[in-house]
Amino acid sequence: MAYNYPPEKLSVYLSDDGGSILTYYGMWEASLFAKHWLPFCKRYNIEPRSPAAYFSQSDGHQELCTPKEWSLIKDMFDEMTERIDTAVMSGKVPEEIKARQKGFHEWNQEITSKNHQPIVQILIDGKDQNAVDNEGNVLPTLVYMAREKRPQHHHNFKAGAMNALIRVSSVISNSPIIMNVDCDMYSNNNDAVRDALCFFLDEEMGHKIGFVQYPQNYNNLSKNDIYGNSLQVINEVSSAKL
Ligand SMILES: O=c1ccn([C@@H]2O[C@H](COP(=O)(O)OP(=O)(O)O[C@H]3O[C@H](CO)[C@@H](O)[C@H](O)[C@H]3O)[C@@H](O)[C@H]2O)c(=O)[nH]1
Ligand SMILES: [Mn+2]
Repeated sequence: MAYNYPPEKLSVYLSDDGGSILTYYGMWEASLFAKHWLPFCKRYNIEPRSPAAYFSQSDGHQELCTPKEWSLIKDMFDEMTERIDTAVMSGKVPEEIKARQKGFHEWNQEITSKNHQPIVQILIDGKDQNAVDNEGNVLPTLVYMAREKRPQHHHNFKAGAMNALIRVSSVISNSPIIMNVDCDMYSNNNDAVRDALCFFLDEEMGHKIGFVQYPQNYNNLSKNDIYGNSLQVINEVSSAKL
């Protein structure tokens, strides 16, 4: 949501194939935190833009802003993390969340995460005039989705999820370009969307390009990197600085 990109042109969809109210709750918390985090990122050009990544590697306000302002946002993030962790540990989300989210209400012995109607919830509607951050700036649209699952129909893994996302997003935002981030991937560079668009909008080659793939970078490489996962040739030679 904090990409360096016009927020009115950005819509974020989270596809929850696990169909978990805990995931929904975490996202709801994030939608509130975004109202403070996004203006903070933009004002001080914070990088990386994921608050978890930023706070884990930053050891102070680094003269970006007043210590008071820095602590305020850090405390807000820590308190949110704690509320989410508590919910995960106990398996219980606050009552108001349950009341808001009718989809999960109906779940019983027959209606489960493997057999249920679709749940689509627009957490932030970019078209709503009141959907602004705490400085009054427009926010990107934010949507939670647990696609329909039926035992008699195969869900087709990632492709099935992408298919359902294309259909749902065509009704809500209908944007011409889709970016996919797997559930075990991060995209923390605030220019990633803008940079990818340079390929699609290239005056000479743009019309021939349908797909742009970023190289993957891995955490926790082994010391000798026997499988070459650091992808040195890609990262340091052919796509250096990408
Ligand atoms: O039922 C599913 C299964 C997967 N996914 C999504 O698809 C991604 C990739 O699926 P996974 O089974 O984790 O495959 P990986 O081996 O982790 O991923 C590599 O291999 C996949 C199969 O070739 C590619 O689709 C991926 O982009 C590539 O990173 C996941 O992170 C999820 O975001 C779903 O939404 N629903
Ligand atoms: Mn994966």
